[in-house]
Amino acid sequence: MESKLPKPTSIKRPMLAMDKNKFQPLSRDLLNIDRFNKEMRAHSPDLQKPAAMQTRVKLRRSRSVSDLRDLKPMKRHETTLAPIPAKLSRLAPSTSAAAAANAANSCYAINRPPRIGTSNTNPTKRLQSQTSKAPPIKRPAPATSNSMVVGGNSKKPMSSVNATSVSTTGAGKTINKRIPPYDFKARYNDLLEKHKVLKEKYQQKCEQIGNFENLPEQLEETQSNLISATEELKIAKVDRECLQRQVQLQQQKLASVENSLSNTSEELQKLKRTYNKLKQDHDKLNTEALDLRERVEDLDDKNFKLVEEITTCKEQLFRSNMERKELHNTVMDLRGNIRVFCRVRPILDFEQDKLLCGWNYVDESTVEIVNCDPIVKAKNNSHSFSFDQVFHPCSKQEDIFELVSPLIQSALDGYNVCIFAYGQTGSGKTYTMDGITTNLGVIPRTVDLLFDSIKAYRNLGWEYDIKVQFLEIYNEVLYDLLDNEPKEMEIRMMKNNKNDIYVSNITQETVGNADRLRELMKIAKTNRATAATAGNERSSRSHAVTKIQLIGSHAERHETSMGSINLVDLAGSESPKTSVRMNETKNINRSLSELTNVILALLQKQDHIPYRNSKLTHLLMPSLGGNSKTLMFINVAPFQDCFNESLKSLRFAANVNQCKMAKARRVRILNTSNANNSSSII
Ligand SMILES: Nc1ncnc2c1ncn2[C@@H]1O[C@H](COP(=O)(O)OP(=O)(O)OP(=O)(O)O)[C@@H](O)[C@H]1O
Repeated sequence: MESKLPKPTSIKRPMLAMDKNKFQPLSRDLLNIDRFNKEMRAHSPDLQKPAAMQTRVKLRRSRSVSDLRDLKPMKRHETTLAPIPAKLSRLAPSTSAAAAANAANSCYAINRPPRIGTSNTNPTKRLQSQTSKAPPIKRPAPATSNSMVVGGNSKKPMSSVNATSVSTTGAGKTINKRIPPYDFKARYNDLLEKHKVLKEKYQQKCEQIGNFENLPEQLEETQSNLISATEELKIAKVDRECLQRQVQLQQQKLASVENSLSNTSEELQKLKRTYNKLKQDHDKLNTEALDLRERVEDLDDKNFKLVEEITTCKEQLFRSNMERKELHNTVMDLRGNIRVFCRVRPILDFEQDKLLCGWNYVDESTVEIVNCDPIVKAKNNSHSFSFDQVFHPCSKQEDIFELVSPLIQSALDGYNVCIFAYGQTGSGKTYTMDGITTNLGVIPRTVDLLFDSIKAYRNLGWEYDIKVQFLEIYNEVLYDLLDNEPKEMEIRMMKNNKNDIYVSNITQETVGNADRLRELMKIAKTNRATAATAGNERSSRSHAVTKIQLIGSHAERHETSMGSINLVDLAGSESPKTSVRMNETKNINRSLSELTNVILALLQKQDHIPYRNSKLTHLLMPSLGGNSKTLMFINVAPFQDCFNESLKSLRFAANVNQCKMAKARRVRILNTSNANNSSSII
């Protein structure tokens, strides 16, 4: 009979659906299969006593052929199924000795396990549960079992006497039916049924074997998977720690961000409040801006009208200024083109013991000098003189300059002005012209007034250039007080105007402010020759001339105004009897005498005015006569020993005062657009 059982190798290996997470490693005891086999053999009587089995087979063989036939498939069955318990024991070891014994006693008591992979449960656990819980399969009663021959007299085992037939009822209840030995057919059928049952079991076991044979490989694969899973788990743990740290960092960052967010929101609130305030201010400002725009428009209209008015006013102002100049000049003419102021200097502290003349200040313009020399007892020893103004010893510098300033105004209006101080040495000429640091004289006050007036004239459209020269006449020689280098200097006549002169080779500087002019004055004063005299320790032995040219221009009117101021500190006159430097004294006295002659010639309206007889008169020619205004200070000392010199100066000044000069003419040059260089004197 050919077996149709499937070969174990051909059984399809079930695929394990492994779940790494649910996988549980097998214990070492479970894998110790050899030891389990030994234990199985120890507890299995069949495996322990093969010899007894062989004896029973021999007994059957001797009884009947049918027994032999019956036993052959069984033998084959046993040889085929014998290894199964060993493999089963290897896969499903039981810790209990009873389970092992059961497994060993019945090689047939193995249920067919379910196919691996048909369930999601762990295969190892499933195996354990199957091996421990599976009910044993009812095995057919062996020939040596306790079943007795029914109906027989002898109590021999049925296997040894008669063949038994096993039939199964519909309810699955097995009924042993005795088959007589001669009934071969029944016995054959019985054997066929047995064979059929065994064949089914064999197939089941083969399937189990097929499943179980692959278990080691699956186990190895599972172990390798386990190792890799463990490594992955380690890596995953490391990753998890890293991620946890990152999470912590992110949480810290999140906390800081939340903190900064709260701060930012506070700031935002503040900014919102500030914004609201600013918005309110902005709205207010907008409203104000609108008002202001309206006001600006109104103001623009008013401004336009005012500009027109200003233009008209400027025109009127210019005309008024011109009228003022005319009137001013008229007043100056009425006062006289040569004016004489007499100043008597006070007694200094170290001069308290000196004998004084008698001085009577009759009124503002009249002074009387009385000879108090006890030796001289003349009948008429008092002399009265009248001048434009008499300043007594208590007069202040500012009082004097107040009367000088109209002449400075005239110079700005285009007149030539000459102011000089005449008098005996030590009579106070330098004090009157220069003054001292704490009490400034005419020249520094003139400088201040000039620059203040220029500012005011700028509003009227006039711009001025101021040019200055400082020169000295010492022993009839000209010296440049701004340049110590020796050089040839001459007084020359202007080509286009014979009444005007200029000094060749002299330093002339255009100054822009009063400070610079004062600086130049200081330099000039330092360079002025000084020497000790009998009357004054630092007597000026030369004539010092400060010449200031004022060139004004009115751009709109195309008018130019050219005026000049000559400020002269004359050398002191001295009696030859008391002089120790005769040459100097002679030159000084001669030049002063020539000055007197010129003024007297002007007074007498002579045809020839001897300007050129001295460097001094030649230099002052434009300022002495013609279109000039001259102011002469007569300085006198109050002492009796100066009486004669004082009387001489006073008489000269009185004569000058009486000099009737021609009406001064103002120089006004009108520039025309056709002839830039042409000029006309009005
Ligand atoms: N009005 C015054 N008030 C006070 N001191 C004066 C006055 N006038 C002149 N002095 C003093 O008298 C002295 C002589 O004056 P100052 O040098 O001006 O004379 P001077 O005429 O210039 O002499 P010189 O011709 O020799 O140069 C100086 O010490 C001066 O300070």
